[in-house]
Amino acid sequence: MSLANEGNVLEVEDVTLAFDGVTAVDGVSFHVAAGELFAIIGPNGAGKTSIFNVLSGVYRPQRGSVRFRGEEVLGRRPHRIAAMGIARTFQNIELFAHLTVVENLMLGRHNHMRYGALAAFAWVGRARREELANRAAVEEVIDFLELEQWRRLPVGLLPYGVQKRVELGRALAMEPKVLLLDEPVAGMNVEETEDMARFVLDVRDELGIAMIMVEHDMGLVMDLADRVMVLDFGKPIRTGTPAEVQRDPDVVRAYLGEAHQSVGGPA
Ligand SMILES: Nc1ncnc2c1ncn2[C@@H]1O[C@H](COP(=O)(O)OP(=O)(O)OP(=O)(O)O)[C@@H](O)[C@H]1O
Repeated sequence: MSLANEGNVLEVEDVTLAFDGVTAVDGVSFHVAAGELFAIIGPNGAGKTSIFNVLSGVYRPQRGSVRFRGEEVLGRRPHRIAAMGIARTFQNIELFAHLTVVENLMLGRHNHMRYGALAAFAWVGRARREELANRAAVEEVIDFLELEQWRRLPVGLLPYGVQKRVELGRALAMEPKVLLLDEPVAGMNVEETEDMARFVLDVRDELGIAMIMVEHDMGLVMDLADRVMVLDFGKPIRTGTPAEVQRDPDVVRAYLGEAHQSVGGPA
């Protein structure tokens, strides 16, 4: 039985994660509604990546619960959580550099492949249909993210901004219900950032996929996010709309004041 609010795709309650002596995540609770773009911000070391690692099953917190569409996620292995519908991208690109765009995206379909080589031999028809369906899904992603011109090239040869887009594509190929975006525009130039912002909005508005985005680019966060949670030393100090968060004195003191000087960067 689930007490989950029907409108929420993810419900995080009182999650606490400590590494010998360091409490990286300290009693964190939040929810993400279906189709919502939820951002997590905070200074370096505030616990943002640790939360992603909890949500995707890499770390097991000492306390708390994470429910995805009413089902407990904690205790499941990362590949099971991905198969449930929680996909992620990484701060540092984690693609296979020597494989092409299409091949990398096909790897994102791994969760949808039920027939291995042996099964394919025995049930040629079904396995072939499945392969075709996977290819069609990958083609849709290529179309959606405007990756046509690079499709046959090894990912390692592509411009940085395009590689980040391929990573987003690999996550989308999994057909997730929730997407965790870890610093999607880190290291990008202005044009690449604008492209990525447009694609992130398209993912929300056209595909209706809920997202949690960790990002240091405050302009981007405040422009795109529906709601923002501000973390400081592992604790949420404020969760609200971008406008609410920006005028909260505690947030300005803990993060935004400093962020405007050191993270804002050149316009
Ligand atoms: N595997 C680990 N072992 C020990 N301590 C860790 C581990 N991972 C994170 N920490 C500690 O937990 C705290 C939170 O780190 P985390 O990487 O989650 O912060 P963050 O907000 O993502 O930072 P950044 O913005 O720099 O990516 C830090 O004090 C960090 O040193």
